[in-house]
Amino acid sequence: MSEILLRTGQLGFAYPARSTSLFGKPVMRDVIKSVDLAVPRGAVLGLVGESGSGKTTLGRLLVRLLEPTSGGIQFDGVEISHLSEVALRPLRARIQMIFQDPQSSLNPRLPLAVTLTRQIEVYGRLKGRRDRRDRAAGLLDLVGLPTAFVDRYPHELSGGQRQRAGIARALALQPDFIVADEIVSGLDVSTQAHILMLLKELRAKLGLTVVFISHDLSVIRVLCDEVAILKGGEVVEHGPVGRIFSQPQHIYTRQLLAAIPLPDVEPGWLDDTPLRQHPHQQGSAA
Ligand SMILES: Nc1ncnc2c1ncn2[C@@H]1O[C@H](COP(=O)(O)OP(=O)(O)OP(=O)(O)O)[C@@H](O)[C@H]1O
Repeated sequence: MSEILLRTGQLGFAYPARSTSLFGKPVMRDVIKSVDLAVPRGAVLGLVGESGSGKTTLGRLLVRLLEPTSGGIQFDGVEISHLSEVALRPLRARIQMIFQDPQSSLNPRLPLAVTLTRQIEVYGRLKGRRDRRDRAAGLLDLVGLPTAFVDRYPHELSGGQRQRAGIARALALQPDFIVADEIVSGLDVSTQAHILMLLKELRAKLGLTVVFISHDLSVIRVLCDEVAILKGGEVVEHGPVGRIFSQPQHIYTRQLLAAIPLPDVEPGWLDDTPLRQHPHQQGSAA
């Protein structure tokens, strides 16, 4: 078993820009440029950079929602860069992405029982109605939501509860690798803290490996083991979070750190904080 769960080698992504060259060939615009990343098994790697630096594009490449235009991605020793959807299928259960807007992954017309178990059904692992409700209740419990929420619709949840449901949906197939893209960005500070605590708890409980995308260095600092700094589609610095914050090497990292006021908290402060509210506190989980 490799210590590195996911590795990229000179990973690149370019898309055809609108203008064409003299000879009619589309001009390609690079969004991700020769990225070498290694994500250790069980680690939380923060991916940070300003708007437009390519964070979401890189995240979508890592879970193979996008196909790279150059370089490679190895997941658990398997080269996945150009696998077809059919060949990717067994791995899809292990690799999941959670989005900033949980609305995009929660169908407004379906109760949570159905949405949370949809993927289990697609993979032929659901054994009828009773199993659906039991599995959905188990997933809700896992993310600190009341099990009675199986009958609720997304609009009946608060923003924080919706994000918890989005996380539950991503966990349905028991993945071991998650890319979380700005998942606390739209939430108030206290709800953000609750979701970060939940993620930290789930990571320990389920042995997850996480790539956590954020533009917010203070969030990265409390959650992540390692951080990679992205600028213009390139990783300019990557290392343990403590080292990057105390001894940033790249001028851009220093600028980012100087520009963002950090709260008065230390790395690891979440470790000493009660992790979540009791699931049966009806409707109260943030
Ligand atoms: N297929 C595409 N067609 C056109 N432009 C694209 C495409 N893919 C990415 N881009 C552009 O690539 C750049 C990087 O986008 P991306 O969303 O990955 O950045 P980001 O760092 O996640 O930004 P933000 O923090 O604002 O979400 C942007 O300028 C975006 O408009």
